[in-house]
Amino acid sequence: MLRLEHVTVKLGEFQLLDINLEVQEGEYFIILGPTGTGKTVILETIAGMYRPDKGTIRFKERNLATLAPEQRKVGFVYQDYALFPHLTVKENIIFGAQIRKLPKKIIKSKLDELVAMLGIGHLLNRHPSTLSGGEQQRTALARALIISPEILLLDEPLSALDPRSKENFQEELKKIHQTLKTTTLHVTHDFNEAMYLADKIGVMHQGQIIQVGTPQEIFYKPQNDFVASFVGIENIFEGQVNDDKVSLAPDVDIFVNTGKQGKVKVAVPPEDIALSKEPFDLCYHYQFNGKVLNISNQGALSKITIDIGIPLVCFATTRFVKETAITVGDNLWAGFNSSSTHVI
Ligand SMILES: Nc1ncnc2c1ncn2[C@@H]1O[C@H](COP(=O)(O)OP(=O)(O)OP(=O)(O)O)[C@@H](O)[C@H]1O
Repeated sequence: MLRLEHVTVKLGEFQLLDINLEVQEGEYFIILGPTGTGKTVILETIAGMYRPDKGTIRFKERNLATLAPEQRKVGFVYQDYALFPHLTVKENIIFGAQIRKLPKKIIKSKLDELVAMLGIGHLLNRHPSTLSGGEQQRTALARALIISPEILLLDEPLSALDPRSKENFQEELKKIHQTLKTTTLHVTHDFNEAMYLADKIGVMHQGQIIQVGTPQEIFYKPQNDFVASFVGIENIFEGQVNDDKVSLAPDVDIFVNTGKQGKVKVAVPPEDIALSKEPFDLCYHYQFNGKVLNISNQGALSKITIDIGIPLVCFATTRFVKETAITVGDNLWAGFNSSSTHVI
């Protein structure tokens, strides 16, 4: 297990504050957070570029702080790939293995394995400046993996790729992880990427980890407003609990049985809300009627806000919006189940 305990790192104005993390061996752990929140600094601290002012970092009960960066068996893929421009793809990939003086035979067999796995055999004699973003990415990943790292650190590995390449590479990352089972820490600001790849997610905000959980726990049980809005839950409404009921607007009562009292916030993911021009039969615990305030076409999906006494954001396929000719000012029914309401 990789275990960070109370890790604090001060860098000028910025500090990583009391980071506590446990990543199981073989786990794919994603650190999710907005830009400038300290995600890269966590990776760089694990890799040994910064020494914690406080706290410990252990892997398999070894204290990493006592080891020089090159002794840590950590593979790092940098956000900008950081390939050496004067070296060929092959030379880039084997660089770290040569520095570590791995036997030539092992370097050769590992190179062959990774080249086949990543489909980069045809690139080996090229220089980085002649490669596409995706090809540079594969080269950087092969360079990180050739030392058979015990921990793989990926800093926003998909952020420079176009949507199609991103999707392909995401699938490849998943397959590679399933094959090699390397303990992986991957940082991103993209929630969908985290949902697809992660066994566990740690959400970061202003130098701190504010929630750790499975993708489902993070999405369905956000512990505060920041996590809820970061994962795209736009419907967060405040109300007072009275007799296990929160009134969010006249005639908009949500039942809660969390034992919480006083003011609470109720989150309802837009993805979980069904829309209809007619009232639903008895298939939803809640259904509310309201006027359409806004429709925003976002490609295959459209975001529709309806006024049910509070502005409720919902998603529908753009095809549904066209086929039913929904326009602003129409009346719509919104339906959802109590399992989709979460009290913060
Ligand atoms: N060596 C350093 N000295 C001083 N401040 C630093 C140093 N390295 C990083 N920082 C600051 O630490 C903060 C966090 O940076 P970091 O790169 O970890 O953010 P991030 O969450 O990875 O964001 P991004 O997604 O934009 O890369 C930033 O404000 C950055 O300016």
